[in-house]
Amino acid sequence: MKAVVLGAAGGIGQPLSLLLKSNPLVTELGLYDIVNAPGVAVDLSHIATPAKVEGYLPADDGLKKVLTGADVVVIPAGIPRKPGMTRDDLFKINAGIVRDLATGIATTAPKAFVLVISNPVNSTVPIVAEVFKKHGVFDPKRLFGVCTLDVVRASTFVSEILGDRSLATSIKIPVVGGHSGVTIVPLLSQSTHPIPSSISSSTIDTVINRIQFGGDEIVKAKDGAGSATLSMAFAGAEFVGKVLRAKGGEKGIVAPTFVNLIADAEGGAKLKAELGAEVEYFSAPVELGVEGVYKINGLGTISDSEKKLIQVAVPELITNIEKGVSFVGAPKL
Ligand SMILES: NC(=O)c1ccc[n+]([C@@H]2O[C@H](COP(=O)([O-])OP(=O)(O)OC[C@H]3O[C@@H](n4cnc5c(N)ncnc54)[C@H](O)[C@@H]3O)[C@@H](O)[C@H]2O)c1
Ligand SMILES: O=C(O)C[C@H](O)C(=O)O
Repeated sequence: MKAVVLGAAGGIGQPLSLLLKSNPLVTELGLYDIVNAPGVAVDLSHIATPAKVEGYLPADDGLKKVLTGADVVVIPAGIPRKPGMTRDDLFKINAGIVRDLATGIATTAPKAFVLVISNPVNSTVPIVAEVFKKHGVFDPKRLFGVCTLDVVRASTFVSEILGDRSLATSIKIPVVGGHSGVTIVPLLSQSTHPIPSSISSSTIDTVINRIQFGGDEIVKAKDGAGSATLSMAFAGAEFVGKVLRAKGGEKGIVAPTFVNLIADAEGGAKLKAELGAEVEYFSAPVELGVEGVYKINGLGTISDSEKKLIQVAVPELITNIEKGVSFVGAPKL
């Protein structure tokens, strides 16, 4: 399968491309960036794995060349946060970058699965959808916002409060909603390793807040030099790997991801009923299949405090989604 990374020379793009070069399901890896992509590609091409690697710049139709034959396109192109910024502050610049890249995908690789990492994800995913609608090629089953880092953080931070870091690789906690601040809703009540009652509610509140605002920790620590890159590459490679396995026919793979709820009309309608809101996109546990989204799972049983977190998340999510939709200004489907 051909995987393409748009923004491949960046902080996320390089380690993500490295991890994809190591994925045996990737037979071809296409790298694209406005700088340095050919150099990164030659570097990766020396790694002794079968994937053929090519890198392109915008000149000489580079975007068209890299996208030709793409099965999966991952987009980490765009600027990252600096201290004091919200993800929404990135909209001004990243919205246009994502719109233009989406236009390239819509015209050259309209059947590819598109995985959006560029922030603000709650708005950039709707931007891709609206561009695809304008070109008459929108299939909601093939569009994903990558929220895997929130899930990775939940496993890490909860294993820490459980006092057993070895759990980090096995513990699974669904994280739903969106990908920014209060729209990130971890469902600790559904942890595969139940949280013992000996853990205080203030410790639980602190860990929920840490999962919601984990990105800020890295932005602050990097002190102006960007945001999560290595942990994001790890998370992104994990999600791409799941998508590729499902595309290859493996069944039963579930991952939380930010999708348009019409991707599974029945599951999406049930989820909206659970949310009690007309929200067009939501990050929910999604069963992946050969066509992309196979089934959108509902929230399941959640605690009263989690219901409150959802109530706070939904209005902000709706505002973020609307901002992305109106940026492109396409007519509704
Ligand atoms: N979804 C998530 O969980 C998550 C996590 C971390 C970061 N992010 C986001 O990912 C994005 C990238 O972060 P980063 O740290 O890699 O930034 P970065 O600045 O290190 O890299 C971004 C890359 O995009 C390239 N680029 C810019 N415009 C482009 C265009 N038009 N076409 C192709 N490439 C282009 C740049 O040249 C650069 O190499 C940011 O928006 C960041 O907020 C999302
Ligand atoms: O925090 C950021 O801006 C980057 C990313 O969305 C993250 O969650 O780390």
